[in-house]
Amino acid sequence: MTISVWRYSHLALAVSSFLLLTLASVTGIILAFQPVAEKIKPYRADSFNKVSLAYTLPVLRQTYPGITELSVDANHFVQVKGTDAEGKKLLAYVDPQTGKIIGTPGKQSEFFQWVTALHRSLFLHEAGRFFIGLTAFLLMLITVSGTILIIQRQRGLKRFFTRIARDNFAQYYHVVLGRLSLIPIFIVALSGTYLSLARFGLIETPKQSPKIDFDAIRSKPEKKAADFAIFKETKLSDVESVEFPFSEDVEDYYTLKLKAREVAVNQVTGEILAEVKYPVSVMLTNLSLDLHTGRASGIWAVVLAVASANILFFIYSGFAITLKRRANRTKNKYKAGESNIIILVGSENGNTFGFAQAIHQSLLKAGEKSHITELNNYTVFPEAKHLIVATATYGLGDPPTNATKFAALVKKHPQQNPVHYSVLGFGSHAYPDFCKFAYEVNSLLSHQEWASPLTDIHTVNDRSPQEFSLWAEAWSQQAGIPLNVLPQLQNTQPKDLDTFTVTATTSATRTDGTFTIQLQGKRRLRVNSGDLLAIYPMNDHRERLYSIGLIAGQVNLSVRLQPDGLGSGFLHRLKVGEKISARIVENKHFYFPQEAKEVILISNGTGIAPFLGMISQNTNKTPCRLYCGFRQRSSFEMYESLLLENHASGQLSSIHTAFSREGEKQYVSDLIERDAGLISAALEAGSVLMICGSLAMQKDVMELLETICSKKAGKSISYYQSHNQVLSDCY
Ligand SMILES: Cc1cc2nc3c(=O)[nH]c(=O)nc-3n(C[C@H](O)[C@H](O)[C@H](O)COP(=O)(O)O)c2cc1C
Repeated sequence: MTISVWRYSHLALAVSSFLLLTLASVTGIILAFQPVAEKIKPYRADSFNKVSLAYTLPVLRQTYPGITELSVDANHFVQVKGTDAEGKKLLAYVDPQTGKIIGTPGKQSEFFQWVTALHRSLFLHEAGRFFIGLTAFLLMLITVSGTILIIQRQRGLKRFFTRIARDNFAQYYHVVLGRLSLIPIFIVALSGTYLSLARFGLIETPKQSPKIDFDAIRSKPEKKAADFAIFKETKLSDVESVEFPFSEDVEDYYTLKLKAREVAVNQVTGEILAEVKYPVSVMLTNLSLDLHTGRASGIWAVVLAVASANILFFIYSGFAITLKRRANRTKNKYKAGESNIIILVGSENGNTFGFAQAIHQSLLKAGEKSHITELNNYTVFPEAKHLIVATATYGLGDPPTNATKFAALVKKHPQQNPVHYSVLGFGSHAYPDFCKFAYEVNSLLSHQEWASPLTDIHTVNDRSPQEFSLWAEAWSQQAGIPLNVLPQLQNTQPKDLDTFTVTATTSATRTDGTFTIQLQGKRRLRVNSGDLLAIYPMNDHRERLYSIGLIAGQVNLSVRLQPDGLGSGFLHRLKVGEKISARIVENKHFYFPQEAKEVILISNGTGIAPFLGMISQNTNKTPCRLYCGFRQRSSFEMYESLLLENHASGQLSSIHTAFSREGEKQYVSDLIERDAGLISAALEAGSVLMICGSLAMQKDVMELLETICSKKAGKSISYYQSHNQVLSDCY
């Protein structure tokens, strides 16, 4: 909720000021070149911080008896005014140590004058100045709200400068450059605001002249200017200007305008006749001018130019982000109340909407009454048969802004009819709480009486189209509704296929019709146990996926022959030596963990396939327990010798079997219940639990684990899921 308040404020401020901000930034970039151009002129005084007035003033007065004023500007150029020895007008830059003329001040560039006027007042005098001042103030607020958004995004001030996950170009650089130019932009905004307030008299900047008591002026003791204490202690770097006495009359005096005060000095005795200290507001005005214009430092002027250019980029990227967020919000053809399929979307930046739209459009094309809306619009859907939740995760595993009310709404509005649900989580492994919110949604729905899962929860890392299509395939198969979400992936002839040769196969002689098949890739392939083999039985877009167990470099599949099964029938007909075209689909989320205290493998039926490979590859001998369920003992026997071999070599710590149609008639969940204490303690200690097999088995096991974990460890199973301790690949 808070993220949205700041986000909307940030956006509202940006929208209300972007035109003037663009103008101020463009002119700001141009004006930043002015001090740089000035500073490269060769009039700069050396030893500026060392030379005192006691040295310079006598030299200048001797060289130019008609001198009336000396001034020092931000570029460290020393300028003299008055008349020269021949009585002609004197206006020149001089070397303060020798008095030698080193240049003549030129006229200010008309171009810079024009740009300055535009930058300050839009050529609209006071009204323009007001709008520019307001823009500076809004920029200050934008900077503050932006900082808070970055702190929230980075989950705290301490992590402010830690790595940023790259989302998309505009978003990534909006944050990266925002962090870098935050301080200069804030300074520009603050100093601009201050100067405007001072200009409009809302901050008083009175500059009074020293009041001199002429009756008290003394003409003794006479001293040389070089011996005046005030001249000795005043360096050129402190001076803004010095007005010379008009005549030699003792009542005429030096006026020193310094950085912090104005001093009147007796020209005969060197006494201080009077002085006025400037109020803090005047000093702040000077400081603001230095900071806002970059006149005091060429490097700072360049920083200001870069910061102004960044503002332009922020305007562009900010709008790009907003437009992306708003994209894909289409009107529905069918109302929520009349639709059979409801797609609920949780999205912060619009990407998830893009995927959800693909589902929606495909369903509409297939003649389904589909309705798409945000998770926060959840209500009773009287005609719904399917609920598809596609949601991203944000913050500390939090819901996106448009999904924050979902949990409360689900409790408030139970559906009146049974509804199948399927959750598709979008997230990124760059964040520690991968797809946590999607897991929470899945867990929440699994507890609703009216809800039954149609598919296992699927996650999509970094918007992987392949992972997305895996979900689409699973959903489509279960629902019996065609779903062509990615025509480029699914409708075209499969590309980049590899050739595999059948090296062994067992016939489906088991009563449950299970068989195994071994394939050897023609070339060395990047494949791991847990990856999927995609086959195309009809050589068209119809793809079937099987979990791979990699044993001795060979792809091993366990398949149950289904009546009229497209994929299983195709594989079953293959003979040793035959070749097929297929491709490996990476399934990284279901790899045997590199580091884990212990790994607990739970499977039923052919779900054992990837585990056979993982155990065979467990040469590090990570403690590993296998719980596997089959209908009959005979189904287990085809894996038994391999498992016993691995057990003997220490790659498998223990084997626990359950047979549902023989002996004690147990399910794998009965074994989990039996070892509840052990499993809960293992999860608490950081072990990883992997589940592969049927969705029904997964549902039972997950429900059981939920009860076990909340009873024994006081935690929901979604806690372990979001910490990658519960991995599942069910179908
Ligand atoms: C600030 C921020 C925080 C994120 N936090 C998480 C997170 O905790 N867990 C996760 O899996 N993904 C996280 N993500 C990744 C997004 O969920 C992912 O990029 C998603 O595809 C964005 O979808 P959307 O554009 O629809 O919002 C985060 C992304 C951002 C920008």
